Amino acid sequence: MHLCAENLAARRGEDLIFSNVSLNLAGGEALVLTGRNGSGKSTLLRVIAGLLRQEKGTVTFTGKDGESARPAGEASHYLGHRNAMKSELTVTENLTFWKTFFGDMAGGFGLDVDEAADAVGLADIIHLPFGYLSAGQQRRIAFAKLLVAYRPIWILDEPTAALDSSADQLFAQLITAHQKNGGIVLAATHQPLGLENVQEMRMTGFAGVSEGVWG
Ligand SMILES: Nc1ncnc2c1ncn2[C@@H]1O[C@H](COP(=O)(O)OP(=O)(O)OP(=O)(O)O)[C@@H](O)[C@H]1O
Repeated sequence: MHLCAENLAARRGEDLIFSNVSLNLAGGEALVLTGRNGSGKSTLLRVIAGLLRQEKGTVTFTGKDGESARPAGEASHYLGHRNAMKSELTVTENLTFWKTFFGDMAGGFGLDVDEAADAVGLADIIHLPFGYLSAGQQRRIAFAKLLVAYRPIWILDEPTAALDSSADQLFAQLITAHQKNGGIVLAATHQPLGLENVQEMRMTGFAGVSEGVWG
């Protein structure tokens, strides 16, 4: 399996945020984007997830060899800054909604809602409305969303914001397990995630030229 981005450029408003970004990740590999605030990490992740249209370039995912390439967003889970859960619904109701909405892609199976909540250490509070949970607990449940439906690519924007150190470790373990199962991970972060088999791409923001803007 391959995630391939070629010569990507993206604009926000009037500004070109980056150009000529290419990357190639095979199953089991991870790429961490680093760089100062506003350097374009979230923009790149949103383009790869298919949530923002690129100015130039292509992003494709190929499953098995010989399979035709498809938009990478179709094969991705995206965990953004927001948790994408309804405060009034219980944790079970939220995760059940996402499990049904996403369904599993060919190649894997999501966990049951109870199992996913257990995997993030919160099996005992799934009856509570999501809005009652602490910020860190809410983030853990947002992460459980990745586990209830199978997608080979995980795109994570600051996944460990609002988390304590035990949750940091837990997330690192879940991400590593995803890689060991052949999954691909792309993450933007300001702090080390403690991942294995990781490449780093340092974003420097657009420097007013079309080439050589990556440090
Ligand atoms: N909707 C928008 N319209 C115009 N400009 C935007 C928009 N969203 C983001 N930007 C600008 O695009 C640039 C890149 O933002 P982006 O969120 O990708 O950076 P980032 O590296 O993820 O930052 P951070 O580390 O703060 O999360 C910033 O200068 C930001 O102000």
